[in-house]
Amino acid sequence: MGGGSARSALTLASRTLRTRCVTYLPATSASLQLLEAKSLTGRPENGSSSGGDQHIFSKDSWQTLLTFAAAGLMAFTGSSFSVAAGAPVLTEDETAENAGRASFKSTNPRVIFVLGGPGSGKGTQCAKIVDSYGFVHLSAGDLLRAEINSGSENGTMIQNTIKEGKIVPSEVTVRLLQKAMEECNSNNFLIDGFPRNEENRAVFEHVTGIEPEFILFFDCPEEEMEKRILSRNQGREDDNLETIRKRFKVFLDSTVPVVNHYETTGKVRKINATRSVDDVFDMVQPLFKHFVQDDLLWATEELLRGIDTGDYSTYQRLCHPKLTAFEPEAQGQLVEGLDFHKFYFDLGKALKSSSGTHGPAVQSTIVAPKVVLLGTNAGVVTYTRLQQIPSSPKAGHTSAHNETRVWERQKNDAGEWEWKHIHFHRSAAPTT
Ligand SMILES: Nc1ncnc2c1ncn2[C@@H]1O[C@H](COP(=O)(O)OP(=O)(O)OP(=O)(O)O)[C@@H](O)[C@H]1O
Ligand SMILES: Nc1ccn([C@@H]2O[C@H](COP(=O)(O)O)[C@@H](O)[C@H]2O)c(=O)n1
Repeated sequence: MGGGSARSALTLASRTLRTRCVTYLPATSASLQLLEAKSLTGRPENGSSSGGDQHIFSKDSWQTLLTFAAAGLMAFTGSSFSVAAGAPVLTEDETAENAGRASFKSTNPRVIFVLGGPGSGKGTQCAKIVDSYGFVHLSAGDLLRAEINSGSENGTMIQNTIKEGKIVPSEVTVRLLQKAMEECNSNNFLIDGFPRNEENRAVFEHVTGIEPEFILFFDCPEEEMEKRILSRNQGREDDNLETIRKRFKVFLDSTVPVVNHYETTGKVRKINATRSVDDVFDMVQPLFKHFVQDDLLWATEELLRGIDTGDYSTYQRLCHPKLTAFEPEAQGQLVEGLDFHKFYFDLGKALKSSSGTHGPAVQSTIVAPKVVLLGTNAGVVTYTRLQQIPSSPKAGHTSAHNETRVWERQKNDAGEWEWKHIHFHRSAAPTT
């Protein structure tokens, strides 16, 4: 399992990450499934692959890749990732906050507002971001249309407002968004078509207390947007020339001022949306890759915390049942499955109860972590792990190991994407 088994706190050092993207390596079996996945909104274009220059590897190739990675033989081309050593150690509060994020659920969700004129391609790009980066897409327009169809008492008012191309009262829209967020087992949200005006923005902020990470703004000329909407063909009541023109006016009068507000806070990420769907997505992707890198690092931290505290249920939740490992405890052999590692959790528990001691905790420090993405569904985290072991017979001893941990994003039984630890390599670090 890679390390000590007594109680511990995890201290994190050296984790200042510069998050420009790293390596573009091929898709795994999970991403093949993703490419086939249908969109949440059911729009036909959403099922397509992100295209581009990715190659698809078979499962066998993936195993080979892992073996090479584990043996340190794999060169990650195009890497521009760098890590600064010696960053400050996190406080206990920060560590606790990280624990929340590592499990992808916290009271502080990651929200990105997606804005742009009607027909600029917001929904199309959101579907691609969902496919590749595991965000939940909440379209304010879709939620309002669903509310009409649910027969709600507000239905007629919402329907008339949409037909007129006007903006629905904010408390209605914010309530729908808040409910959808609460019902979702996710910490990452793309909120599309919102905030449409200053009132939307103020009510959302007041009700939820959430500040967006950034505003993804699709910039597109009116004639292009008009052409796209008129050929959208989804049976929307507002996709007619008269309403489209009204919506353009509302966009200029009410939504552009919101974008301007966020400009002053440095949060707008403006994308030229006139190019093809795949070209636009190529411009969008760099804005999301660092989230994946952060999540992998959080997941690794949570795993180590689980090991240090003897918390097997956390370890089991984060690891694939067929986890493979090279580690000193396995005497140079590749071990597969969790039983080998569970032995050490059980041993730690038994030793603790027989000695009856409750001494200070084992403490792990991650030094110089690097996160390399292999496509969007797999990643490798490497670092040196220092473990301070308080108990005898090695009281006060610090061990140093180099660890390489491979993660794959997979769908769980509930159909949700989650990261699973699938392989690690751990060896003693040369001491200085
Ligand atoms: N880059 C693009 N090039 C050409 N067509 C596109 C592009 N992006 C989206 N489209 C098409 O334009 C239409 C409008 O796109 P989409 O529904 O994503 O826009 P939107 O910004 O979400 O619109 P709305 O605000 O009205 O809901 C769709 O039919 C979509 O297939
Ligand atoms: N925050 C919002 C978002 C949408 N509306 C109304 O829905 C219409 C369609 O929205 P799309 O994002 O799907 O284009 C829009 O024209 C508004 O009437 C809203 O009121 N508030």
